Order: sequence, then structure tokens, then C-alpha cells
Amino acid sequence: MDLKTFCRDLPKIELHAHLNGSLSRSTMLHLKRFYADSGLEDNTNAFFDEFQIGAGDCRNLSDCFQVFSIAHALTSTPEALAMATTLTLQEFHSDGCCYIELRSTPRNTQYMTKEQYVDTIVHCMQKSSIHLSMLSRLIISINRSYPVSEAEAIADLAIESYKKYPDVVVGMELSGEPTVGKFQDFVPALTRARNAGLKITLHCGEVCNPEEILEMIKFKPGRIGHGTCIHPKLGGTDDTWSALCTSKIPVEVCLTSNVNTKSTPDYESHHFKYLYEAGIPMIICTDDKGVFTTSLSQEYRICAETFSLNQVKVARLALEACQYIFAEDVQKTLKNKVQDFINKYCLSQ
Ligand SMILES: CNc1ncnc2c1ncn2[C@@H]1O[C@H](COP(=O)(O)O)[C@@H](O)[C@H]1O
Repeated sequence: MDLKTFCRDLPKIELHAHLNGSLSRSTMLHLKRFYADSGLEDNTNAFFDEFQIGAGDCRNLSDCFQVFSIAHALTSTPEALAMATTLTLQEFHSDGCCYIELRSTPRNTQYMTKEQYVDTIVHCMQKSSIHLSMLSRLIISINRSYPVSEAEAIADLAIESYKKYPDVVVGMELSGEPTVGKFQDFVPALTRARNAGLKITLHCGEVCNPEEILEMIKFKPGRIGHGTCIHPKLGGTDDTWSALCTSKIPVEVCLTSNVNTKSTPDYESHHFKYLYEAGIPMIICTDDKGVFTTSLSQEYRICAETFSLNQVKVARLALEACQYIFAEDVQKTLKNKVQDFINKYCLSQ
């Protein structure tokens, strides 16, 4: 089997995908049509064509945050949000994803409350599990550039939602513009959520900030996102790197996102190789597949090609990812699914 087909057919696990960053061009066009048909105001036309960040784009990480507002403008009603969620889940499924932890930041809009926002996504996930052979779970996001009081309100909502939908809501995460806000301010909200049973993942080391990285590792999250500037050669220090190596916290690796936002100069110098060599658990993820025009199978293929991994090694990445999902009750089922694929297609290698 050629690598492209192999990476598409391999049952994969997605653990770091922001809903509003994952809307494909096709989904955005559906949403624009829906807004037009419903007579809702759509002021995204001027920005829409600039939406996707392609290779060679000169935007950096900060610029990239502006593009999320375009997606937000098209997911402001429960119907549009439901459409965005359903289409995005279908796309991940078509790409060979068998389990996804989709994450999103609840927002009050003119048309819905934060509670309705969460309910809408959860209902789409419940419905999709009937039609798709993919399990989906929700991680509720806190945006670090919002006031701490907002984070506290989201923690309350996350705890309530976890009680209401224990089979769907699995975690809470901290994301948003990494140069804004202080991690320590969000520790009380994150701790409350964790004490209530939610798993935690943190965007960590997306920019150079060794002090914060150490604080985050000390917090012992279930996983971290990116981990770009932890190795001493990439903006980290000996202390940050040794803290990660000792804690062995699984890292959600987003290759194309890091290259496109210039957090990493190119694929070859991506920290994947340091993590891989050090035996730090990793999960290949997309981050914002709409913004960066990528897919989960493409991320696996890029990883295999860049770091010369054969198909067995690529499949092992998917198998190991099963250990780091937040829904522990389905780990075994997923492992068996990936193992069956390996037995069928990799035994001769
Ligand atoms: C590129 N790297 C990144 N670093 C940090 N936060 C990011 C991100 N990519 C996305 N987000 C976070 O996800 C939100 C969009 O999805 P939701 O509205 O929550 O579904 C963004 O507003 C940002 O807070």
C-alpha cells in the first residue's frame, strides 16, 4: 500500500482539534449559504478569501488569531454551530479518524448562551455516533486572553456539563493567544475542574516562556499541546526539557500548525524528532485543519516522510495514541481496532 493510502486508511485518534479552527472551506461555504438563506447578517466576505493560511504564508502566530473571528462570525446561532460540528465530525471520519476529542470555547452570542453552545455540540456528537463509526468527545476550552472571571464561569459550565453528559464531556483545556494572560491566574479554575473529574490539557510552550512551561509541567496536566519551545535548542532550557523528560507528559504534536505559524522554521527542525528520540509520548494532531488546510492523514504522512518512519512505525504512533485519550472506557476498543489494522496490513513489514 502506498504511504498516502496507508495514512488515510489507518484508524487514527485526534486529540487536539479546535472546532472553529477546523472548519474546512466547504463547511464555511455551507455556513455562508445558511446565513444568507436565513437572512442573518454575514460580514465575513471581505476576509473570507484570505482565510486559509497556506505554505509560504508570511503570517505569524499572532496574526493567525485574527482568522478565528471569521469562523466565530459564522457559528453564532445554534443551527449554524450544529452544522459546523456535524460537517467537521464527518470530515474527520472520512479521513479515517476513529476517535476524536474536539475542543471548543463556549461563547454567549446574540442567539445563544454558553450553555446552549455546549448543549448543541454535545447533541451533534451524540447524533453522529449513530451514523459514524467514530467516537467523539468534547473538551471545553478556556481562552487565556479572556478575563479570569470568564475562565471561572467556563469551569462552572464545564463541571455542570460533565455531570449532565458524562459520556461526552471529558476535559477542559487552556488555549488562546499564548503571549497574553498568565497561567497561574487560571490554576484555580483548572484545579476545580480537575477535582470534579475532568481531565486537563494545556497549550504549553507554544512560545518561548521557560518559567511558565515549568509551572505547567508542575501542574501535571493529563497532556500538553504543542510543546514547541521546551527543548534547549528550540527556545527552552535544560530545566524545561528535563522536567518534560522526567514527567513524560504526552504531547499533542501539530506539525503543520507549528510550521505555518512560524513557531518552527520547517518540518525537518520540528521538535517531533527530539520527543521521539527521548521516548516522550506523542499524539499526531491537526490543531486547526481548516485554517492550515491540512488533515489528520496528511499530518501522519508528513511525519512519516520527514522523519523517515516506515508504515509499522507510523501505525505504532496511532496505536500508542490510544493510551492517552481522556475517555478511558473506550481505550481498549480503540487499541483493538488499530491493532487489527496493523495485523492485517503491517505483518509482512
Ligand atoms: C494555532 N495555535 C493555537 N494556539 C492557541 N490557541 C488556539 C490555537 N488554535 C486555535 N486556538 C484557540 O481555539 C479557538 C478557535 O476554536 P474554538 O472557538 O475554541 O472552537 C481560538 O479562538 C483560540 O482560542
